Amino acid sequence: MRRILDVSKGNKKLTLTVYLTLIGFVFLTAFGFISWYNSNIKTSSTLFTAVFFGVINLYLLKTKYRDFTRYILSIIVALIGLSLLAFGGQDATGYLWTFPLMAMALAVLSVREGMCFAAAYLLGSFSVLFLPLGSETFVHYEPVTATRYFLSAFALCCITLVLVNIQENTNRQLRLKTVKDDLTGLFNRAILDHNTIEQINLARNERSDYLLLIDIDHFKKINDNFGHSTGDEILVILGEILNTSMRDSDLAIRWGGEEFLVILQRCPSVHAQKIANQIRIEFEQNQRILQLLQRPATLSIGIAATSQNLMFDKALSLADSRLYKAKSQGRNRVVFSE
Ligand SMILES: Nc1nc2c(ncn2[C@@H]2O[C@H](COP(=O)(O)OP(=O)(O)OP(=O)(O)O)[C@@H](O)[C@H]2O)c(=O)[nH]1
Repeated sequence: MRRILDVSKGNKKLTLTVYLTLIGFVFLTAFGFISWYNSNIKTSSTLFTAVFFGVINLYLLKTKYRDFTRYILSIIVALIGLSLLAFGGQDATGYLWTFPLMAMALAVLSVREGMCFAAAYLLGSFSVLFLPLGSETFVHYEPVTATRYFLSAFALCCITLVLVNIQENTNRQLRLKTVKDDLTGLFNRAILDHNTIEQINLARNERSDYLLLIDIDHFKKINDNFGHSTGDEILVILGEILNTSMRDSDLAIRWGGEEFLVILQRCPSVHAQKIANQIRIEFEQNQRILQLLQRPATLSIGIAATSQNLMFDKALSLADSRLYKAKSQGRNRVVFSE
């Protein structure tokens, strides 16, 4: 389930990568020319090299390696930062630019990746600041200045990582809100976005995912006879039953109205039928429903599986026709064949 919710995360980071790379190009090219004009060849060649790799990075965005581009971007940024720190940049003020560069790299990474990046960058900057590198080529920092720089860089990493963590949690909460059904607490149709269906379709060569399309029988009558709020309560109870019947890898979705879709991953056919019947019987024998209606409520269920020959959409319409068959055969039953 966690995997499904994380699907969109990479794409957002990708868009951010494009914008940051473009903005970075403009700045780096301008500073590269300024440094060149001032005969600061070390800085200008560092900046032009960074632009060169940035262009390659943008090209990679269009290829299957696009997920790696934010790593490449952060490595480029770290190298520019360390180079500015070591060579001093323009008038030995290059270290000032390392702060926005670090924040930029941390913003395109996840918290865990950012922690690795921060550790590597701080280690690199510690070497540049405190180890005796040839003073001819490299800037010499007084111990007090070096310590101040190091501590402020450390503080910046911590603050940015906290902000990235807050942003990740907020995004996750927002995404959860858009894919959850308010009444039952199950997922709604939005959880089955293009990516998820593609994952199911790709996996169908190795495994079968069973689709259980579940519909409450004569639900309109329940609403008409006992009121809408009783109808709502029945939907909540069914949601609870589905939730308790699921394993972590399964997915229970309120498909709409009084119709539910359950996706059982890597499930043998006999087991899928057994689970469907368990759900049906549990619902029929539910004590809270018996108290509310003074009689049992029942379910009709149609089952179909994805397979090498059957994509998700086709399997779903097969489950739907089997559900229709269950209804026409008298309801309160599970149908899994023609
Ligand atoms: N209480 C409640 N009712 C809903 C909700 N969503 C849809 N319904 C009702 O569900 C009923 C579905 O009725 P039908 O599609 O005719 O199906 P049915 O009465 O269950 O009949 P069969 O499916 O043929 O057994 C409609 O009366 C809808 O108003 C909801 O969120 N809460």
